[in-house]
Amino acid sequence: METHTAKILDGKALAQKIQTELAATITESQPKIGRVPGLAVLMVGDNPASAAYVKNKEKACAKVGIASFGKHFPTQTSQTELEAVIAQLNEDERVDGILVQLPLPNHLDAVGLLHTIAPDKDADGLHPVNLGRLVRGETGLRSCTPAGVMRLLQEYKISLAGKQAVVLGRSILVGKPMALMLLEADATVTIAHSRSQDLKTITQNADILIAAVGIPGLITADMVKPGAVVVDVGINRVTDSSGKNSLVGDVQFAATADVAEYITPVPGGIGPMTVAMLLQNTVSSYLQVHNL
Ligand SMILES: Nc1nc(=O)c2c([nH]1)NC[C@@H]1CN(c3ccc(C(=O)N[C@@H](CCC(=O)O)C(=O)O)cc3)C=[N+]21
Repeated sequence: METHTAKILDGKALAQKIQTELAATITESQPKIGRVPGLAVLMVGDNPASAAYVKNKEKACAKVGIASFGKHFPTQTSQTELEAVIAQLNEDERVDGILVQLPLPNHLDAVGLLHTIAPDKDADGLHPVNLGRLVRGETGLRSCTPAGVMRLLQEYKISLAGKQAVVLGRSILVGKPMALMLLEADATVTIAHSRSQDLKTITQNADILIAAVGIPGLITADMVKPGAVVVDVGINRVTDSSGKNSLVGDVQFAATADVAEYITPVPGGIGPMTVAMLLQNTVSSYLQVHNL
């Protein structure tokens, strides 16, 4: 019997290719600009997952030739202290990108801090000015995860114009900007979320299905239209019955791969693309400053 298996959208490979290209761009621009690009990552507290992400980002920076100005603050650091640090980084000519690693400890106002980042150094693309630019279809720094999804779809020449795209999740970090980017690419966009009724009917209509909810295995094969493109943004750390830790997405990968045409793996899908887009945003701010 013939069995169908989806093609893999290989985010890890594309992220590596993008990083190689960014390294070449930096090598070429550095003599003209007189310095390398710089990214400041602010981390508060000692969430182990955040620490691991921050370390990954710093490693990626080193690989492409971006200087990282990592700053680690104790849990009890105040809002005022952090605002002062950001104000300083906004003025620092060696710094092209600033990122506040989320989540922050509860006593801090993450949105308030975000507002203090200079929009043109907002490597995460989450400042209201950059979100507003996205709404208006203007150029600006784009949120890294949805930008990574768009770049991956583009790499595999997946056409979006006129297609039914369904985004599961409505966060500021992923769902909302994702929907806007798909709309910009002329898809017919539906946003579904935790209050949506009859999710299965909605997802079964999707030519392009983007899962960004953070619920391991929420999307089962029967929810997916045969031939659909399935993008799994979920990164969930789970422990199985034998006590082993693993990373899984929002999509039941193996069964869904039997019905979809394309699917992203977890790990190795959108995670690495997110990091690649963060570096790309930093480099684009770096070039912008010098009109290159
Ligand atoms: N201000 C801010 N911006 C962020 O972009 C941000 C954040 N805060 N806080 C946490 C989340 C999470 N996140 C990930 C990025 C890459 C991988 C990644 O590369 N994952 C690998 C696996 C890594 C592993 O094995 O642990 C993969 O999917 O293949 C995962 C998660 C960015 N985040």
